[in-house]
Formats: sequence, C-alpha cells, structure tokens
Amino acid sequence: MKVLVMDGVSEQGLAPLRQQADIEVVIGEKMTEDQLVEVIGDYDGMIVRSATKVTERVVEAAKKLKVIGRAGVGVDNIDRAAATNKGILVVNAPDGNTIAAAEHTMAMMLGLARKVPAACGKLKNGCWDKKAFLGVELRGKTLGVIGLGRIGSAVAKRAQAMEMNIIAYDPYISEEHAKKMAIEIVTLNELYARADFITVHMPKTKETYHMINKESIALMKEGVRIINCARGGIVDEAALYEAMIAGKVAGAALDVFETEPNTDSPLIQLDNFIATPHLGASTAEAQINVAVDVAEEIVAALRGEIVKNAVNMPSMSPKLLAKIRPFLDLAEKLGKFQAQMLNGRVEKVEVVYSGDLARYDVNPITTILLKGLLDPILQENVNFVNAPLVAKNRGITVVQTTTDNAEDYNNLITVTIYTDKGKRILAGTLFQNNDSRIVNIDGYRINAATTGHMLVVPHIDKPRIVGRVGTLVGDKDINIAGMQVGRIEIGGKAIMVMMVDNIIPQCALDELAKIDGVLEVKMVSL
Ligand SMILES: NC(=O)C1=CN([C@@H]2O[C@H](COP(=O)(O)OP(=O)(O)OC[C@H]3O[C@@H](n4cnc5c(N)ncnc54)[C@H](O)[C@@H]3O)[C@@H](O)[C@H]2O)C=CC1
Ligand SMILES: O=C(O)CCC(=O)C(=O)O
Repeated sequence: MKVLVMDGVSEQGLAPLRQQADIEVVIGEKMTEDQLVEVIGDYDGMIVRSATKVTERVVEAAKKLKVIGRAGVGVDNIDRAAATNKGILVVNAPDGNTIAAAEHTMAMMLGLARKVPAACGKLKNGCWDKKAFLGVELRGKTLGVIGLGRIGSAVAKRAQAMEMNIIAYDPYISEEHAKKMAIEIVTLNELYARADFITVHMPKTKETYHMINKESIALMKEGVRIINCARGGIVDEAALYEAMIAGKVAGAALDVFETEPNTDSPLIQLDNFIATPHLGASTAEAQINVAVDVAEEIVAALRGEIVKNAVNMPSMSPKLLAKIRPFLDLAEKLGKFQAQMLNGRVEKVEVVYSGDLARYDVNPITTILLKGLLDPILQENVNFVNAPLVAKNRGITVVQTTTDNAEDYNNLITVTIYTDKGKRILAGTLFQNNDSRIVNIDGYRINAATTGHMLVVPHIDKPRIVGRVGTLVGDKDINIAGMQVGRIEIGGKAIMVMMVDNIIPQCALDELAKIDGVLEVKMVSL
C-alpha cells in the first residue's frame, strides 16, 4: 500500500507508518490541484495539514484511496462530503496541537498588551522609542473566550494563571462543565460588553462566519483587543480594520485569515495589529504529536481496524450494520431535527427504544443520534466513534432505555432533550419498506417525513393562525408541499409542521413569530 504525505508533516511523527513493511510512504512536494488529480490514483492513504486542498476533483480521481488523514484539527481543506460519498474515511488528530494553539493565543495576547512586535520592529529599524509603547497588564482584565472546547479551555486555564477574569460564551457546553473550570458562562452580548480581550476558538461554520463583525464590535468595550487563532473568516477583516482605524479596537491579532496565504491585507500595515501566518499548531512538539496520531489512524484504517478520530464514518460489523442501518438513518435525522429545535444549553439526552428495536444492540443507534445532534454544533469533530465521548466531555448526560411496549407502532425511538430552558420530545418510527416518519413532537401526534425542509410552529389552537402562517409563507414565494397539525385538546396548545420547498429566510421567520397565537417558530432542514 502507498501513503502520500503532504505539507511537511513531521518525519519523526511518521514512525508508526514507516514501521509497516507493507506500507510505502511517499513524501509529496507542493502540488497544484491538477497535479494531485494526476497522481492520487496510485495511493491508498494520504496525509495533509492545511495547505493541500483535497477537493471534490481530487477525491473523484482517487481510485483506491481508503483514508485521508489531517495532521491537525480543522478538516475544512478536505471535501468531506465527496469523501463520504466515495466511502473514503477522513480522520484527524484533534488533541495533539491544543497546547500549541493555546500558547500561541497567549503569545498574541501578551504581544498585544505589551506591543512587543511593533516595539521590536522599531528597534530593529534603529529607533529606541520608549514612550510609544506604553502597555497594559493582563492581571485583573476580563478575557472573553468564545468557544470553550479544547483550545478555548486551555487558553482560559492559562489566562487564569495570569490572574485574568474569564467569561465565556459557548452555547453547546454545559454550565456545570464551565463551573468546574471556574469560568462564568455569559450570553454573547454580555461577553461583548464586559471583555477587555476577546479570543475566538470555534470552528468556522455558517453560524460563526463573520461572527465578529461591525454590529458585534459596536457592542464591545472601547479599547477592546481581539484575537483569532481559530479559523479565518470568523472575524470580518474589513469591519475589524474600520474599527481599528476608528480607535474602537485598541489592538488585534490574527493567526488565520479568510484567504490564505495572505500578505496584502491592509490590517497587516497597522502598528497595533499582529499577524502570524497560521502558526497556531507550529511547534515541534505539536507537529510530532499530530503526525504520530494521524499515522496511527492511517495504519488502523488501512488494516480495517477501528479508528478513534473518524470524521465522517461509522465503523461496525457489516452484520449488525445491515440489521440496524435504517434505524441509524432515522436516529441521525432525529438528532439533527432536535439540534434545530433546541432552546438553551443541552444538559441531558434521554433515548427510549421501544418495540422490535429493543432486541438489538442499540448503542450504535444512540451514538449516531448524538452525532446528528452534536455534529451541526461541533462540525469538525463529532463522529460515530467519538460522539458519546464528546457529549460526556461537554457535561451532557446520556440515558438510554429499551422497552417492548411501542404503543401503536412496531418500533419507536423517542428522544427527549433536557436543556436549561426546558425539555423537548421527539419520536420517530420506521413503517414497512423502511419508510421513516416523525410521529410525535412534544406530545403532539403528527406524521411527517424525515426529509426536506419543515417549518415547525407551536401555537394556540384558534382560528386564523394556520391560514396566516400559510399566507405569509406563500407571500415569500415559498411553496408549501404539505402540512400537519397536531393538538391534544380544542383551544389548547397545538403544533403545526409545514413542509416547504425552500428554506424560509430569517426575516420571514421573525415575522411569523409576531403572529398572535404563535408560540415559537423553528426552521428544520433534514
Ligand atoms: N491556528 C491554528 O493553527 C489552529 C487552529 N485550530 C482551530 O481552532 C478551533 C478550535 O479548535 P478546538 O478547540 O480543538 O475545537 P473543539 O471542537 O474542541 O472546540 C470548539 C468549540 O466551539 C464551540 N462552538 C461551536 N459553535 C459555536 C458558536 N456558534 N459559538 C460559540 N461556540 C461555539 C463548541 O461548542 C466547542 O466547544 C478550530 O477552528 C480549529 O480548526 C486548531 C488548532 C490549530
Ligand atoms: O497544520 C497546521 O499548521 C494548522 C493546524 C490547524 O489549523 C488545525 O489543526 O486546525
């Protein structure tokens, strides 16, 4: 077997691969997409860092590729959907560079506080200028951490040692987990209002893209300092530039840019701006760690063994998989549905398997349900193998029970999510021919397919609500494909599930929420 290693992955870390007599390791030079497309057909495995883009064309051209390994955390340079379609496993090495990225963030924070790069630059240009570089202390300042995962937590711990007060925003981490680290969880707006330094440590997702923008900067303290050692694009660079020119932002440090490599951003010319060329993971230690981790994963994957950090694929015995595959699909959809219906911080997930289903080993089904629930939130890391661990690490309790009694159904999966704002129940079943259906939301019986886009509207059961919702959706030129209304008693609470052909824009959802009698409006896409 042949494994192509790109992007200067640490040679020392490749030992687990080099030790395999039947695996040839080929160190690749920097390649264009066309060059990669030309050679990839020869390889069974591939390792990249962030420079090589494993695009759909590259994946398509692969003839015998079984695994793509990322020596690091972020897999946004790999087309995971294309790899999954082709049955290629994608693995990463999420733990090995946590400390490196956290320490780089601390270096950025201290560099900003004491203006180290600018002072050094001036001195190197022959100017001993003591007056221009009055700094600030970190002690007693408030650090706002957005994204309290591995790196965010490691930064918080280090900043606590500098006697900073830590506040954090992470909607997917339990308050209890934060409490254990002596970190105060706050809302995003509170974080903006209170923090002297703000550092972001989440993946780049639809939700986090340009999260730090003109509007959010306006909510921040005068003289705030901003750091991004996570992913380019989380900070809107144009808005940051304007705010720095206006003096609202006293300093900023970016290790990552929306377009990389980047040498011509106007930010780079500002004295109070520190730029590094995506160096967060660039320590000797981290590079060995991630290379060892990913090399071990590649060996396991090529040998057909269980991998720890699969990003895109379930691994289980083909016999069990054949039996439970339709339930896996249903469970993942239920998790995904719940993720989009969430209000508040997830504290507990309770899954009840009823009827025929109770005879199987339901652990893999719970795992994929958790993946469906957590994957939209922790996009880069949650997979079939690690979903339970991710939930545990985030302080989420998972309870799974089985019962023979499925009431009117042959089988039923009921998922109750408990958050700090209440609970939400969702149940789904598989009818004959593996037709999967959502049959209950919060106690209201419905019958909805598990595909497409759905508008879910809990409301008061009274005249003119269904009509007004339908009219408003139609006025936005969105076709309604079907509708279900579930209620328990006349005039009480009810739920409307409207199948629509397109996603309804947020502004229209806001309008719908204002209709008298509408209690909540959620857009769910499966
Ligand atoms: N500059 C560099 O060289 C490096 C950058 N990274 C990047 O750092 C980031 C963090 O990595 P890890 O801590 O390992 O990931 P992680 O998955 O452990 O943590 C991410 C955290 O972000 C939170 N999150 C997700 N969406 C959020 C939102 N909308 N608002 C607030 N929080 C949200 C999640 O709940 C999670 O706790 C990733 O983007 C990763 O790619 C990682 C290593 C090196
Ligand atoms: O490999 C690198 O240098 C970048 C690491 C990184 O950004 C990540 O692990 O997400």
